[in-house]
Amino acid sequence: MHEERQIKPADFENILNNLDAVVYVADTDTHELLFMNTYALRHIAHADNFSDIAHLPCYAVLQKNQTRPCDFCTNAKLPANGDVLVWEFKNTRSQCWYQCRDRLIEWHDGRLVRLEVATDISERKKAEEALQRAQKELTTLAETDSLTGLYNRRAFFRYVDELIKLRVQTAYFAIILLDIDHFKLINDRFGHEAGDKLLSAIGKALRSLNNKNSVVARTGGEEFTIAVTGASQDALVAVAHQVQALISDITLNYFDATLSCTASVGIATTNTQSPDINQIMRHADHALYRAKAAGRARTEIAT
Ligand SMILES: Nc1nc2c(ncn2[C@@H]2O[C@H](COP(=O)(O)OP(=O)(O)OP(=O)(O)O)[C@@H](O)[C@H]2O)c(=O)[nH]1
Repeated sequence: MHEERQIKPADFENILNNLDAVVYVADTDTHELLFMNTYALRHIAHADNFSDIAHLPCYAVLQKNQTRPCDFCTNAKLPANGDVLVWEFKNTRSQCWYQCRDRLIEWHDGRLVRLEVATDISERKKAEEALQRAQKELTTLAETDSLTGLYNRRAFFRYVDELIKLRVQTAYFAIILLDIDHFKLINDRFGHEAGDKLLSAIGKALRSLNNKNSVVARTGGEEFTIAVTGASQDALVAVAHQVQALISDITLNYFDATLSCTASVGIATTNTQSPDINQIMRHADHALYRAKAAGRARTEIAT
């Protein structure tokens, strides 16, 4: 080969310095930096020349306030046969996401080093995160009743399963069914919009019951269902009474009128390990029916 056509180490360095990617080499034992290309120096190390940072440990130069090897250091995971380890990571100094390709190589002086080539994937990550956010928003929309802000019927059955699975083994479980009394009269007297405003206020009041031990949903026009777990049957019956009081405490000004309502409540409880949700719903429904038949504005407990 003619001398002018031979590729010298400096040519490689030149090529690496012109890449739009992070390239660096660090000793796997001491973490000492042995090479860093211009892109990495500018974008992460904020140094003009490699000589400014040469021999410093990679973690001190590449990461923010890092005084010891990083928890996510790949040295111990690098395949001994020189295969590439591909991973993704958000750099703590540049705040950019990188796809890193790390491999173990033998340096010219015989020591083992990590060669990392990393490309900025922040745009892709941003798009992925936006997509995840949009999907979450869509799920929320699909699971939420827009008038009351409560879960809809479909979401109720989805989350009630989780509530049953996650409850403490000895806990009681209850279904509380709540139906607004004579709601048709409110619509007839004040109009559908007034009825909507009252339903919305009921939703707001019931949202206050939402916690890790309960699932609250609008499961029908003027029917609401609360699934709840608790330490005892008495505690759950107390929740049913609380629910009824929450509804009768609502007063809403609508033009010259003051809107209010009462609710009939049916509750069914169990302490079996794998309750049959449909059966408990049926029992609660029967109890609700009895509450309506007995004059409304009351709570009945399934026997
Ligand atoms: N404004 C409004 N009304 C609704 C909505 N969904 C259901 N309704 C009304 O709720 C009323 C339910 O009437 P009924 O099933 O006869 O029950 P009720 O009048 O509450 O009487 P009882 O349940 O027997 O105490 C109907 O007039 C429905 O139109 C809604 O989203 N908005």
